[in-house]
Amino acid sequence: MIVNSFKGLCRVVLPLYSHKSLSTNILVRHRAALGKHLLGHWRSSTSHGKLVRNGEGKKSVICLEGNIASGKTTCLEYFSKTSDIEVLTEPVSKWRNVQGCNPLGLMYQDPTRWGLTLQTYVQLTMLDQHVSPMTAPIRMMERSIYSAKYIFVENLYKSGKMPEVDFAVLSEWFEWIIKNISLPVDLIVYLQTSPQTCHERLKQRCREEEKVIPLEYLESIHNLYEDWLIHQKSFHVPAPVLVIPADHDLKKMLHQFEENREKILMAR
Ligand SMILES: Nc1ncnc2c1ncn2[C@@H]1O[C@H](COP(=O)(O)OP(=O)(O)O)[C@@H](O)[C@H]1O
Ligand SMILES: O=c1ccn([C@H]2C[C@H](O)[C@@H](COP(=O)(O)O)O2)c(=O)[nH]1
Repeated sequence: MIVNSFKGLCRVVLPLYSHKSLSTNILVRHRAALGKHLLGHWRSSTSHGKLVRNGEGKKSVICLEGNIASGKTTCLEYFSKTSDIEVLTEPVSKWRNVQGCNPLGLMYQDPTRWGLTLQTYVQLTMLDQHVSPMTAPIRMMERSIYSAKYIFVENLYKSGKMPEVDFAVLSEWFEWIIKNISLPVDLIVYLQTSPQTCHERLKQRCREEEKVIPLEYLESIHNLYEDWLIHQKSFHVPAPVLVIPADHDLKKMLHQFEENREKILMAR
């Protein structure tokens, strides 16, 4: 089921100099250089005066969304066997180890103190993935900078675990990014699960930091996802949404992935 046909528009960035991000170049605006410079992997789009990645128009970006332990990695593993697709898994290993520190673990231990720290790093690493040069015609990436903000930051804030000032700082950063940097998404694939299924799978996966996650946490994340992608009443949805029911056993899920292959890969 495709529940949204809105196509995300690229955003403007007018570059002067390139700033080295974790693995690629992003471009930062400067008045004196409006529209004059074309740097790195980027070019200025003629239609809206926007800067987009070279070849961006011919390629397609699919973001795979879903609750914690809904089966996203398993789905990506399945599609990674297809030629012409590059798969970007969430950089969880970075979130568990940045220069010897574990912001993911710290956040679960004390969300009020460490939520901003984790989500700042999530935002940076997700941005890095969005802007990294594509190595294949189709990119499938796990989650997005959008769900980091609309689901996880929102959840911390709404549950009273993120101070107002932390939320304001993160929000301004996020707004600046989406206003100034082109982050095209062609399709969102939403693995729709019940929180109970995720709780079972989470226990089975047994990631150390996540042992403290109660069912209620997964219920909150689920509700935010449903409001965003199904009811579309909370935040901007940057691309059409393909919903795949994902409570089924592995065999049935693989069958469903195959059934949806065309819809997913024709997302351009
Ligand atoms: N359809 C399924 N049925 C049962 N277990 C599953 C299914 N899909 C994934 N799993 C298992 O559930 C856990 C979480 O899956 P994973 O793909 O890592 O989820 P995510 O990447 O969304 O967090 C893993 O242990 C995985 O092997
Ligand atoms: O913005 C974010 C994104 C993810 N997380 C947490 C949620 C999970 O504990 C891990 C990601 O694991 P998945 O199994 O891929 O859901 O990271 C977060 O806190 N904030």
